[in-house]
Amino acid sequence: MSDKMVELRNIAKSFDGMQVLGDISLGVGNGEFVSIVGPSGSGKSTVLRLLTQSLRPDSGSVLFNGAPLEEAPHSFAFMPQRDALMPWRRIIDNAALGLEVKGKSRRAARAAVAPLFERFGLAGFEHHYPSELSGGMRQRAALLRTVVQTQDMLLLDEPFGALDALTRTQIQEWLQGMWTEHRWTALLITHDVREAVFLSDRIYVLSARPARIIREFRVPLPRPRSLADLGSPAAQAIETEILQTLLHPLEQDDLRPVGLKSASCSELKS
Ligand SMILES: Nc1ncnc2c1ncn2[C@@H]1O[C@H](COP(=O)(O)OP(=O)(O)OP(=O)(O)O)[C@@H](O)[C@H]1O
Repeated sequence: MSDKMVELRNIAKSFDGMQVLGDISLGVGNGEFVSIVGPSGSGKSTVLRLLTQSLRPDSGSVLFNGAPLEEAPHSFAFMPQRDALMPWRRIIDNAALGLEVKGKSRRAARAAVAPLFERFGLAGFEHHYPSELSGGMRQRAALLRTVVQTQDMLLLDEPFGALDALTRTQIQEWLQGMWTEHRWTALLITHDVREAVFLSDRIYVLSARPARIIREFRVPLPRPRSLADLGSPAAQAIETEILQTLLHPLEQDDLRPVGLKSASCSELKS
């Protein structure tokens, strides 16, 4: 029996004869924040789409609490790269959308999301339209819509990629605080190694196509974290090591899940 909430075992996936995922095995434990970093086009979003079952693997298995995903009751809340708010719906109705889709009346859905606006930094903007909000506020609204849906796990596909650097840093700090409060099980896809280090318990590094896991890192920073922690020797060491892994994947001769060679980063127990 797996101790992971979700697990991908020896997944391969091709599109039109092009192998995208070579042999992917990874897992996310209950209450764990895990990130996947990798080169553009390596198949990171494909991994998420295997979890949402919009794609099926060619081989290998996707498990939820140890059972085949298609047979196991589960619910994922998915947040895409773009905020995907509906421009004609007020923010409160955008935030409530997931609950409405699940069958709640608009009134009940509004009542469920309204108390959260303050914590998401959106108080006073309930009745505004998306075009009246900044990019960071729209992303927070999209995140609010994602997390209010009762779900086992958050799937975040580069949610902050389109934000400017300052807004992005603010929302990362905010999300880190929210995650520390709620301990959602989360899988984040990102290109941003610092973001992955700041937010994650563990990080998988994917190779270029056909993708495999080149390295797996455990982030040794205590929680709650602040941005200042990113300047610590442990954070700097792991960030450098992940970048080295991405830039020089062929030098990674040890393909087992490993900790870092440097003393500042903890060994992974497989
Ligand atoms: N439905 C599909 N049909 C054909 N090719 C696809 C399909 N979905 C993805 N691909 C291809 O698979 C490869 C991996 O795509 P994917 O979006 O998973 O990569 P990614 O690592 O998330 O990329 P990025 O970092 O640029 O967002 C790409 O070359 C893409 O064109």
